[in-house]
Amino acid sequence: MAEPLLALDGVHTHIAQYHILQGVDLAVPAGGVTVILGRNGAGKTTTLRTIMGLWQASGGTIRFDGADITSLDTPAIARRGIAYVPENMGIFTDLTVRENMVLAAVDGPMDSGRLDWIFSLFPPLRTFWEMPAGNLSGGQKQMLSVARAVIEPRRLILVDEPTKGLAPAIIKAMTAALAELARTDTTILLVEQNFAMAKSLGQTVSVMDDGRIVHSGAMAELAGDAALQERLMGLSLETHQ
Ligand SMILES: Nc1ncnc2c1ncn2[C@@H]1O[C@H](COP(=O)(O)OP(=O)(O)OP(=O)(O)O)[C@@H](O)[C@H]1O
Repeated sequence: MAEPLLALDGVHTHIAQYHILQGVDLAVPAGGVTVILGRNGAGKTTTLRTIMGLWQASGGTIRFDGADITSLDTPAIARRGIAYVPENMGIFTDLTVRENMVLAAVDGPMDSGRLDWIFSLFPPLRTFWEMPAGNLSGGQKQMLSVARAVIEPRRLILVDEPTKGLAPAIIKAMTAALAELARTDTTILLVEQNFAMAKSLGQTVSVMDDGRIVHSGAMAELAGDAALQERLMGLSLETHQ
């Protein structure tokens, strides 16, 4: 079998005295969308932050594109082609949409062809190009956040709950844009609680609970197995209550 684009092997993360990730094993194949599901507090965001080097793994290894990146700092990890779209979106609300995009283009001036493609994914960004990002709706801010991550070609983007709090029509637009993105050379690792969206986008899924991956496999298998869903999601709900 081909080596995954990203592989976490027994990854532990401590935050202060708390042992949050307790041996995470995760494989993200190249291409398409891999989804991480799991209840609140399971460790999904911590996993993304650890991959990005925002938290340093206290054990285990993280390999990306055949190289060990466990000990690299965040700028070095970003330079290897990984971008992160945090749950709080990480945009500058006092700056215009254009200025937000200019700042995200670290390799030089924005490529106009790529920008046109981004506008086709997220039309409101063209409409509100010279408007402060703080004036955008929640969904539009989320679009800007994803657009910033892909203003330059990336091998992998880590996207944390892009549909949280959004209206159904905006969720549909975001889902379509991520699906389009996943058809390019960019692989997506998506944290998502919305199972309908996860199902429609993901080819591969991992379920987290209590700082570990408790299930990994094809999305089609999980989507078609109500008993497995009940066992995994039910288990999560039970421990959550
Ligand atoms: N800065 C921090 N200091 C202490 N504990 C933290 C910190 N950040 C996260 N945690 C704890 O780590 C655990 C995992 O949190 P994490 O945000 O990774 O979960 P999650 O699965 O992304 O959940 P959510 O969907 O709520 O974001 C939680 O118990 C959380 O309280």
